[in-house]
Amino acid sequence: MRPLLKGDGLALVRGGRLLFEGLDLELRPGEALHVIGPNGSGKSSLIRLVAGLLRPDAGKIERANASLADEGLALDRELPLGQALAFWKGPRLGEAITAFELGDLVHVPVRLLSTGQAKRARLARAVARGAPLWLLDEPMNGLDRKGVGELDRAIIAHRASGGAVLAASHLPLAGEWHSLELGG
Ligand SMILES: Nc1ncnc2c1ncn2[C@@H]1O[C@H](COP(=O)(O)OP(=O)(O)OP(=O)(O)O)[C@@H](O)[C@H]1O
Repeated sequence: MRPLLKGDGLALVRGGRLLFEGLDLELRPGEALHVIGPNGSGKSSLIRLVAGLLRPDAGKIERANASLADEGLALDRELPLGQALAFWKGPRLGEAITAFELGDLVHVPVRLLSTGQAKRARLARAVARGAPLWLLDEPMNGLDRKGVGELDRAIIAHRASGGAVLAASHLPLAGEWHSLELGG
């Protein structure tokens, strides 16, 4: 089976600091990798590198289509949530709205969403895309217990259907994860 993510000999320098080097990554369908490490160790940078938003200083990456959920909202703040999400034309939008219980909020302008509601909207935007590889940067930040449950279930279902997940998080994630520690 072809991996959904393969990185070989990756190195990244940021702000004049070598964050990592000689890093090999591989995720096959159903697999998930939890990136841990202290503040500033490069977890978000690694996610952005895999997303294609940063270029490695050494090594190479091959990956399947990916969707990124990070601190960027990427939703028009003036539009009602439903329309703002629909802008992305995600094939699994209805499913994502249900998974993150956003149905009652589709008429609410994005700028009025609470922190946790906006976080669920970011996750729904990423899930709606239907990409096989999810890149999640601190996906639990701002979520209440119910939101964490929704996220856990979404990840488990995604993996069960052959998807893969790369997540950076200070908090534990449900299910079996490979672990990568940066800055150790
Ligand atoms: N745009 C940038 N330009 C230069 N350096 C940056 C930039 N963004 C981040 N850095 C640096 O890269 C390093 C890694 O940052 P990164 O955000 O990847 O860490 P992190 O492990 O995700 O941290 P945290 O746990 O605080 O979220 C830090 O030293 C940071 O100052």
